[in-house]
Amino acid sequence: MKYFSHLNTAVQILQQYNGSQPFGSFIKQFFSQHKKYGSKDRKNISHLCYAFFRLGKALPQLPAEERIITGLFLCSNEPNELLQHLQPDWNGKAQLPLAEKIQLIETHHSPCTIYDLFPWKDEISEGLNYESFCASFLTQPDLFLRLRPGKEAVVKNKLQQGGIVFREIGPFCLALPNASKIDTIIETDREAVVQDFSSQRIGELMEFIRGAYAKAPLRVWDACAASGGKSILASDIFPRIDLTVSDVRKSILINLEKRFATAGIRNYHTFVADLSASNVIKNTSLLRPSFAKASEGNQGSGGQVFDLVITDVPCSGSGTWGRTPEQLYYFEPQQIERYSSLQKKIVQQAIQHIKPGGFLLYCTCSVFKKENEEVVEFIQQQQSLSLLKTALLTGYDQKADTLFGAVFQKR
Ligand SMILES: C[S@@+](CC[C@H](N)C(=O)[O-])C[C@H]1O[C@@H](n2cnc3c(N)ncnc32)[C@H](O)[C@@H]1O
Repeated sequence: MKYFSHLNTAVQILQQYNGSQPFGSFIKQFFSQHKKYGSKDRKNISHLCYAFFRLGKALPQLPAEERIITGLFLCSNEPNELLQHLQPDWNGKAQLPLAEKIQLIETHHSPCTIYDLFPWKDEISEGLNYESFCASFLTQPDLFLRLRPGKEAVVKNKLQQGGIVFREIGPFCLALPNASKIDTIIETDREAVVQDFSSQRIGELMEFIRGAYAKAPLRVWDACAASGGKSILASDIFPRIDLTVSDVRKSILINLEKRFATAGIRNYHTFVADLSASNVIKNTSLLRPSFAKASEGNQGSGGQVFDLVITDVPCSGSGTWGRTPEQLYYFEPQQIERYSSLQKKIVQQAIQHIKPGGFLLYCTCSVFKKENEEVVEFIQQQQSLSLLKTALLTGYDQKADTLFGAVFQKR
């Protein structure tokens, strides 16, 4: 009985939600206003809502209850209590291969393929395995930690002693079950950073730049820094880095400053700028007051002061929708073009401030070629930049996100 009441509550929540905020915050608010739900109830209701979103664009015609149960079946790799009560004849079949489960759904409902979840095959970047990517929406990604230099052993010890299970993905990367509570066990940002596996792999492109530059880049500008994930990574890779960070949102930079303090990063400068507006950086002192003096004698340099500019641009986030499947559910493909055009404006501004011989690291967490290859082509057309490397960092084999990165050098 209580399982059907969970199902009804999930439907009620889904009816109230319109996609305008992260579903995680919305459902948290719902439960704080409805105190009667215990922790098991909250877990089940939340799981049912996410099962609904994980079906993405598939089976839109189904009533919410049926869509939830269908999603629950596809997301379940083994029999479980919820499925047992809501659709007992499917529970014993939870372990069947995905293709067989989909056939079962077809006989029950209407034609359906795994590709219906994410129906934009023609829009995806070269090298993405479309089938694996579609199937990955049915699994919640893991939580990944990037171990900071010198802290590898201490973090692993603390996790072991705290009874937290983890997989070692590499010398600096651990994967943990998504719900792991690590805040009281390790010092996040000081000892380890919560950062997706593929996002950590952007570090490989930074290592490549370090190799290509003979000496490590010193002056680095993280032009879409958010709360500083890529900046902390760069600080761990480039010794003696002189960091400038900016974002269009002041509030996120306050967050960054707190993280930098914990991470032990002190030598940096922040500013707020909308890089989609033209000529927003009118003088070099905005980029870093100490640079203005240094570039005065450098006639015609036009603020070309950085060895490396990182543009981790705003994007559809399609490579991370396994974590936020509500975004897949509500996504309208017209948004891709809007992101692509914003990305071009941002890089166009940013590249003006790279020194000759310096680098641009362009990244997205998108799988759409309009945000990846098309922007790379646009950057190449900017005359002064040569493409050195691109990488599609797929995460579906590791329960991780998918990111794209490209490295350019200014002539
Ligand atoms: C993908 S996030 C960056 C993530 C970050 N680099 C990290 O590793 O955690 C993109 C950031 O770009 C910022 N942004 C969006 N539009 C912008 C604009 N017009 N100018 C500058 N930054 C912008 C957003 O506020 C967001 O924080």
